[in-house]
Amino acid sequence: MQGFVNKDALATTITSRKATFFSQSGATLWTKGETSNNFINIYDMFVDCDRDSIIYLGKPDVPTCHTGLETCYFTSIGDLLKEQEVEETNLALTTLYSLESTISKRELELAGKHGKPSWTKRLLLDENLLCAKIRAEADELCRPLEEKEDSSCTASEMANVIYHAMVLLRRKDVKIENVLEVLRRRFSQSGIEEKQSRASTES
Ligand SMILES: N=c1c2ncn([C@@H]3O[C@H](COP(=O)(O)OP(=O)(O)OP(=O)(O)O)[C@@H](O)[C@H]3O)c2ncn1[C@@H]1O[C@H](COP(=O)(O)O)[C@@H](O)[C@H]1O
Repeated sequence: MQGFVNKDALATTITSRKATFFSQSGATLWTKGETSNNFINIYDMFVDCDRDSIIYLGKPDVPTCHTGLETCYFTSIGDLLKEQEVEETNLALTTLYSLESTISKRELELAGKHGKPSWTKRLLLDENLLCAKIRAEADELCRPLEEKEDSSCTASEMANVIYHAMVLLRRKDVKIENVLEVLRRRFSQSGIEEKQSRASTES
């Protein structure tokens, strides 16, 4: 565990041989174990080279961490970052898969005679409209950059591009997972290297 000490906390630890700290929130001295009777019995203390940190060397009566583990430092930063990455990746994938599934449902609904009006159905039935929309939405995504406008609509323009392109994927019977797989395969190679390797095989 880690705690703060002031001069009094250190003096108390030296005389009592029980790990004592200074509670910054309560502005009081605090001896670990004073309420639970689970003390840390101090054998020695070390200060570092510039004397701004101290190690208490002691034996706790029971595991020090309130979780019951031997140490409070049981969470690896690497694991934490991985967990966060996995959560973010799952959310992104769930969004794309869910949109893909809605688009597929709309395609199935085309077979039925009646059904709610649907933009997806209109796109699925009219490839000229679909391609025109993809080009128009891509243009709308680029325009604020070219015309130095603010980026308040960029996320929404990108969503339009993705949605319309995903309807095209459905028409071509290509899964979003196939697209993601291609992107993953490209992780290990720069675009410049890839282009150069194409030029050398083409010549
Ligand atoms: N993500 C979208 C989505 N993004 C954009 N759009 C529609 O795409 C159309 C774009 O056409 P427009 O160019 O006229 O719209 P605009 O770009 O705002 O207008 P302009 O000023 O550029 O002309 C609008 O009707 C939007 O509502 C979308 N329509 C549907 N979806 C998804 O598909 C699901 C099913 O939708 P329906 O098939 O309509 O039931 C929805 O619940 C959404 O999850």
